[in-house]
Amino acid sequence: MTRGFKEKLGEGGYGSVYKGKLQSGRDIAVKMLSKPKAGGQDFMNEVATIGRIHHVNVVGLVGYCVEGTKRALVYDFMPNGSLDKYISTNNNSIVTLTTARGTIGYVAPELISRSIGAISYKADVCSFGMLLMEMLDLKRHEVANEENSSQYFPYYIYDKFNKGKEILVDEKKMARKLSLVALWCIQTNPIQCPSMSKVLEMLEGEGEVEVLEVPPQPIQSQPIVHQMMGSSMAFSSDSMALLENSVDNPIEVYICSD
Ligand SMILES: Nc1ncnc2c1ncn2[C@@H]1O[C@H](COP(=O)(O)OP(=O)(O)OP(=O)(O)O)[C@@H](O)[C@H]1O
Repeated sequence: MTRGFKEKLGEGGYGSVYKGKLQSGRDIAVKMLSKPKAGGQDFMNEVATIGRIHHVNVVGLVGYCVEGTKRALVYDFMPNGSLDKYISTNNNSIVTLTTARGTIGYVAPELISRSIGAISYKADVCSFGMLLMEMLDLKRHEVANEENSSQYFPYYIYDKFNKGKEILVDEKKMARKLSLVALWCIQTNPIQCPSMSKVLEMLEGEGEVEVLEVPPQPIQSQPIVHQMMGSSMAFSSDSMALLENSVDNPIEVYICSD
């Protein structure tokens, strides 16, 4: 499928991604999980969740693969690659946590420390806020070196915002609005973080930037790895299984061998 993992597309918090092709000729991206957990429960939960999402803006999960200890997710191949290629010069802040995975700074704080709050849809609002920051080209200064990359990005941004540096000196109305909205999205406390519809309202609103409330300073906390919430789906064996999607597309299962 990947011709011996010949073409590496990139690497994220989950592991490496390789280009592949199905027998039908369809191009795919195979994400090999770097540290799959024994039982495979988390993996199957992820497959069940991602497989249910069908949206024009979300890359489709074509199938998954389980063989021995190997776990892989098979996605549609996106020929234009990752958005970060266009909006950032850096991708060195990848971190794999014991349970939650992702790129630090992009994953919501509650995914890192459960003491902050329950994991909810607000975690995606946080990631959206980080994307807005990237679009404002603010992140590249922050992740310039290994030491900085471990610092929680929102604190840095808020500091700059508060001191009126960089963000506020930008005279462009839209840039200022994006900055404010982004700072609301990345609020450490998920309760203070707006819903996505509120985010849209703020972005699309005709009003002046000044009418938007300035977000409170995020609460500083040390990233602590906690256990993820209980799994809702049991995975009993390593054997192949066809997982029926709740919509009409079945998720297919592939053999991990290349
Ligand atoms: N479906 C795809 N089609 C083409 N390239 C892909 C695809 N999925 C991933 N890639 C490439 O692999 C890289 C790593 O992707 P991956 O989804 O593992 O991590 P990420 O989204 O960058 O970070 P995170 O681990 O936080 O989700 C991407 O930056 C991209 O270059």
